[in-house]
Order: sequence, then structure tokens, then C-alpha cells
Amino acid sequence: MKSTKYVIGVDYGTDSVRSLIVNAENGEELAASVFHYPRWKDNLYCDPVHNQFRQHPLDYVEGLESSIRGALAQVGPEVAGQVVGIAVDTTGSTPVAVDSSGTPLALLPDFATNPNAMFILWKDHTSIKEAAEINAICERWDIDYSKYEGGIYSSEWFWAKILRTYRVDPAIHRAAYSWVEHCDWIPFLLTGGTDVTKMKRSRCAAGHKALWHEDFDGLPPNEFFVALDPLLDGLVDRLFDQTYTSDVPAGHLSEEWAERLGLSTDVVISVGAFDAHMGAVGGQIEPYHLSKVMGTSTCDMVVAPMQEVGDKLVRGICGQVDGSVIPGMMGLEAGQSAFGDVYAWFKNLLAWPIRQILAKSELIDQETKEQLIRETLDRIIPELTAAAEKIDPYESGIIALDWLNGRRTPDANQALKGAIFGLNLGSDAPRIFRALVEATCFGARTIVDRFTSEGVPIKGVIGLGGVSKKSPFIMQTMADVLGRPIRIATSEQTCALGAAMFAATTAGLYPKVEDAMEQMSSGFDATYEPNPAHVEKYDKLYAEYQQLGATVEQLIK
Ligand SMILES: Nc1ncnc2c1ncn2[C@@H]1O[C@H](COP(=O)(O)OP(=O)(O)O)[C@@H](O)[C@H]1O
Ligand SMILES: O=C(CO)[C@H](O)[C@H](O)COP(=O)(O)O
Repeated sequence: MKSTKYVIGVDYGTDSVRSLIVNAENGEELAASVFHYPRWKDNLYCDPVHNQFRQHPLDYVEGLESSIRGALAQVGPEVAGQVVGIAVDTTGSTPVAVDSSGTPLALLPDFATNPNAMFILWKDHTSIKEAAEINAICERWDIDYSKYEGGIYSSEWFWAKILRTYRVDPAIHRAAYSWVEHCDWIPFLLTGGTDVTKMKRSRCAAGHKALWHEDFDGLPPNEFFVALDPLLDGLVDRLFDQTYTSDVPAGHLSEEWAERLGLSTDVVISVGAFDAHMGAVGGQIEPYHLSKVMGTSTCDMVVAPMQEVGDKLVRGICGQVDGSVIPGMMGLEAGQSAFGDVYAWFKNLLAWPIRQILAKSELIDQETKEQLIRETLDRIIPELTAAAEKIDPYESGIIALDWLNGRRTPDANQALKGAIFGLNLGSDAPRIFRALVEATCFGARTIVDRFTSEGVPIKGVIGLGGVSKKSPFIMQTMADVLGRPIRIATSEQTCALGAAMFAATTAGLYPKVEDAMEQMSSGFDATYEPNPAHVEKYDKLYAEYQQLGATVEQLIK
């Protein structure tokens, strides 16, 4: 009798990694386990005031073992024995300097506590100056190497981060043989890779963030990088010219990792990709439907048949890459640099006196105090939501800008800042919260407008990610602001589910990932329809948001 096969999707988010065990035949989610990065939780190696966000490779390694073992412990050895594939998605661009064996420098004793030797998280914006230099050189070079990445290179991406690191840290420049993305390193680790030149690099990461394109025969040439800065001389020859989609195997589980995880060395490991891209697959993306992964940030994905996109270049997005979402289709990516992070910022602002003053109070004992602080922090966003829901869209007169972490798209500009305008003495916390929610939804509308004005029609909107599940209020506001229905994917772990679909395809259970999607999808469990009364009001408020944005952009220039 044929036994059921299982696959594991591993999804590395900004704050945590989760592993999901899935029945490869029908997509049933058997078990999940989440691991929060301990060093990251303690804010180690980060300096938010200067936009520095680094993650230690050990957070990822410990998380890999703990989350996979934790999920396997819930299902028992029979299931573990039938696991045939693992696929991994991560945030990005989240690169790290490595030695020739592909080991991140922070895993070497000399660099163990050096933030420049760690993964530079996607939201680290320390390299704004370097991104501007890359844009300047792209403009004057005979080929515009940024043209498939929306025509504007961002400080969130690979080359800007490398250049800045080399400039500020000569020791890293001396020790780094090459650089790798987080989504490339984890499959390399699982397959026991020891030579970085043999690492299979993700098409998704290379095409959207590293200036790789088939038309260029790979990456731009060494002369281009030397003209940018001689510090980059020779690096491109130690990187890659081939890239792979995630239906391709990176290899099999190594003996070491098979033992660490309690799995077989027959397990096939897929080439990695970014979270939002695999998430779009987990959320059943279809041509011209915008898949919005709404978490700390947003990633907004569209797929379209290659022949229909033809030579069209979509201006100001995070790129268009053959096969970055679904192999054989054009994947287009846009997004907002802060989404849930905007609400988290406001929550933290309100929580400051609770953390600072209550923590010092001698009126209550330590344990009660800690419980009270935790409970209050957990309740802030839900209580704000309940109060904000009751406020009419046009009533408060407050307009905010969502650029608290700069603007990812349209037209990347990480130097931009958030703003709150129209405050008076009646502007209380729920009104400001509502304005922030509206701002994040207006930011989403600018992306839809950009796709449509560039000739990429948006025929439907799919919501996934933490905020889509946690906040009906925000999803309703989004539907009202976009003036379109939003379908919410059923799975709580859409990115990990998408990874599981790739794992099943790579393991040979499906000929292509579309077949895995058809069999393994869990569909949609909610639809938010736009409220016509609000749509009209939001059209007017959106115009005010755009006006405020244009003013702030002038001020920051
Ligand atoms: N009830 C809520 N309403 C709105 N946003 C929320 C709520 N609870 C959490 N969030 C936001 O969700 C974001 C985390 O989203 P999630 O998808 O879980 O993580 P990640 O982006 O790391 O994958 C945080 O930025 C947080 O502010
Ligand atoms: O840009 C990305 C992918 O291309 C980032 O990975 C993403 O924005 C971070 O994801 P999350 O907000 O879910 O942590």
C-alpha cells in the first residue's frame, strides 16, 4: 500500500521562524512550531535610531533545529519517516559576508559579536548613501542594470549593504570571500555545503535584489562595480552567474542535519526564495491578482504570463523576475517598508510610561507588575482597534504618512519619514491609530495605482500574513480604501504552506508547483467587501494623503 508523504515548509520571518509539517497529498497542516530569535528579541546588534538591524546566524541555526524538531515532536516517528522534502523561505534582501566555505563570518570566533559579520536584515537602512551611488552609476552606464528592479536601487538590497559594510569595516572586507542571502544559506547548511562557489542561488533573491538578469548573462561586470568603488573589485567573480527557481533541488539533507532533525538523508531540499514569494504560492496566487503579505512590512506580488509582459518594464517597483514566484511566469514585487511595524511603533510609544514608570512602582509586587505590563502591552492594539472602529473616516481630520521606515514602493526612497498632520487637542490615541491604519492602506493604494498605470491590471486582491488574520478592522479599511474586495487565505502560515508546496514539487510529487497549489491549497476563509459609503470618503482622504506625501517629499529632498 502506498504510504502518505509529508513535506516541511520553513518560514523565516522578521521576528521568528516557523516550521510546518504538511500532508503532501492534500495540504493538511499537521503541526507547526515557532521559534523566536533570542538575540534579536534582546535587541542585540541593532541600533534602530540609526536604522541598523542585524541578526546573528545562530538565531537562525537554533531556530531551524528547534522549530523542525518541535513540529516533528507533535506528529511522531511514523510521519517523520515519511518526510520527503523541505523548502525554506526567508526575508530579504538579508545578506551576510561568508568565507570560502560559505560560513557566515559571525560564526567565526574573531567576528562572533561584530554586527557587520551578521545577516543585514531587509529593513536595515544604513546604506542609503550607497544605494544613491548605485542609482547614479546605473543612470550613466551604457546599460541600466536597475531596469528590471523598478529602475531605482534600494538601500534594503544586496549591493548597497555590501558596499557600505566594506566602507565601514575593513576587517570584513579582508575576511569576506563572498556574500550570500539568508534564503540561499539555509538550504546550503541543510545540504552540508562546504564550498560557496557551489551554492545554488535563488532566482528570486538574485533577480529582485542583486541586479541579476538573463539579459546581462548574470550579474553586472566587474568594471561596473569597480567604477562604483574599487573596494568591490573581484567580488562579482566570487558570486554567481546561474540562478535557480525553487522547484529545483539544492541537494539532500546532510548526515549531520538528518541526525540533528531525526529525518532521513533522502529528504530533498529545495532552492530557497523570499517569504512573500512562497507566501503568494501558499495563498493561491493567480495571474493579475495582487497577493498582499501583510506583516511587519508588506510585500505585494503579482504574477503574469511571460509573453503578456513582453518587454514592458514596470517603473518604481521592486522588480520583475522570470520565475521568482511561479517558475515560468513573470513575478512582480512591490511593497511597503512598514505596515504592522507602524502599529507596533505607536503601541511602543504609548507603552513607554508603562514600561518606565510602572516597572519602577513599589505599589505592587514584581510578579504582578510583570504580568500587568505584559497584559497591558498585549491589549493596546486590540483596544485601540475597538475604539478606532467606531470613528467615522472623515471625522478626525488627521492624515498620516506610513513612511516610518522609508518608502519601498512606488519609487523607493528610504530617506522619507512618517508624518501625522491635522492634530488638535481632541486628537486622542484611537483617532491617531485610525489615521495610521488609513495611512498604511493609502500606501497600499499607491501600489495598486502604480501597477495599473504601468499597464499591469489588478483583477483581484488576496490578503495573507499576520495582520490579515489578526485585524478585520484593518482588512475592512483596506477594502474600503482600495475600493475592491479582499479574499483572505485560510492558512495561518501561508508562507510556510507555500514552501511546503515547493518541497512537494521538488521531491517529485508534482510535475509543477501549480499542480501542488491545486492539491494542497486551503482556500480562503473570509472576504472583505468595500463599504460604498466609505469608499467615496476615502477617495477624498486619499487625495489629501497624496498631497501631504508630496509636501513631505519636497521637505526631505
Ligand atoms: N491585532 C493586531 N492588529 C494589527 N496589527 C497587529 C495586530 N497584532 C499584531 N499586529 C502586527 O503584526 C505584525 C507581525 O506580523 P506577522 O505576519 O506575524 O510577522 P512577520 O512580518 O514577522 O512575518 C507586527 O508588526 C504587529 O504590529
Ligand atoms: O522584502 C521582503 C521580501 O522581498 C521581506 O522579506 C519582507 O518585506 C519581510 O517580511 P515580513 O514583513 O513578513 O517580515
